[in-house]
Amino acid sequence: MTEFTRPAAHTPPRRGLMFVLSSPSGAGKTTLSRRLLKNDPAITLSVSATTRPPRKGETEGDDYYFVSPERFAEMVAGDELLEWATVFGNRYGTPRAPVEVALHAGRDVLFDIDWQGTQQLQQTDAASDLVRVFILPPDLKELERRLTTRATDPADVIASRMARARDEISHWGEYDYILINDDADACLVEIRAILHAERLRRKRQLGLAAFVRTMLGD
Ligand SMILES: Nc1ncnc2c1ncn2[C@@H]1O[C@H](COP(=O)(O)OP(=O)(O)OP(=O)(O)O)[C@@H](O)[C@H]1O
Ligand SMILES: Nc1nc2c(ncn2[C@@H]2O[C@H](COP(=O)(O)O)[C@@H](O)[C@H]2O)c(=O)[nH]1
Repeated sequence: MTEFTRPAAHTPPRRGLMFVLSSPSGAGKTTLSRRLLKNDPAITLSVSATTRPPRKGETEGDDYYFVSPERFAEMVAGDELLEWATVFGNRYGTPRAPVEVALHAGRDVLFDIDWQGTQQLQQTDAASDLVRVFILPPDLKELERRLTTRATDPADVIASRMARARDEISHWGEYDYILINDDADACLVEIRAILHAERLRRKRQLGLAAFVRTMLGD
């Protein structure tokens, strides 16, 4: 149970929201996402499809659906993706069906996607359910240190991700919330606070009118 959980009897049904975390590569969104998901059963990760090969330790269906370029093209042609983009030379996309199922069930969905995908979600009918969070590193030197100590990518891949960092960061103004991930614990507290407040928005609390009517005996 998180500090924000309340008894189900006092929780009217609500619309699920689409909670996006974006950042330059290495700022920490995967780390923060995993920690958020661990303690919050009301939010589900949108597992992306990608043509990038798996890193050591990554597993099919948990981290990504690893697909061939041909299969990815098929998913695009079949309208199976809610959004997609080419990032660092590979293709990434959000499978549409699991997101729609979760949102209809009133569950929140967490997206670890870049600014291109976030812009595309902003163009969908569900844009009013979008909450966009951008995570900044404390500085570029620390960003490079994190990519290096993560030790999942060769030096040329790290160099190309660092070369793109400025461009990625230039999109910070397109987001609703900006966090600096200096201390991961503190950043996670901030993410949980945003999620909690967004869940309480009147427009998302579908059963509120009925709840108040019952309370007032109307
Ligand atoms: N606040 C922090 N302080 C120090 N190290 C951190 C912090 N947050 C994350 N890290 C470390 O930085 C590295 C990169 O983090 P992570 O893989 O979560 O980044 P990312 O934004 O998801 O990157 P990518 O976009 O490439 O997937 C990891 O080794 C992680 O443990
Ligand atoms: N637009 C999308 N971007 C995505 C998706 N899944 C991941 N990403 C972003 O790609 C980069 C690189 O990820 P990595 O795992 O190779 O380090 C990162 O910024 C992710 O947020 C997606 O479905 N759509």
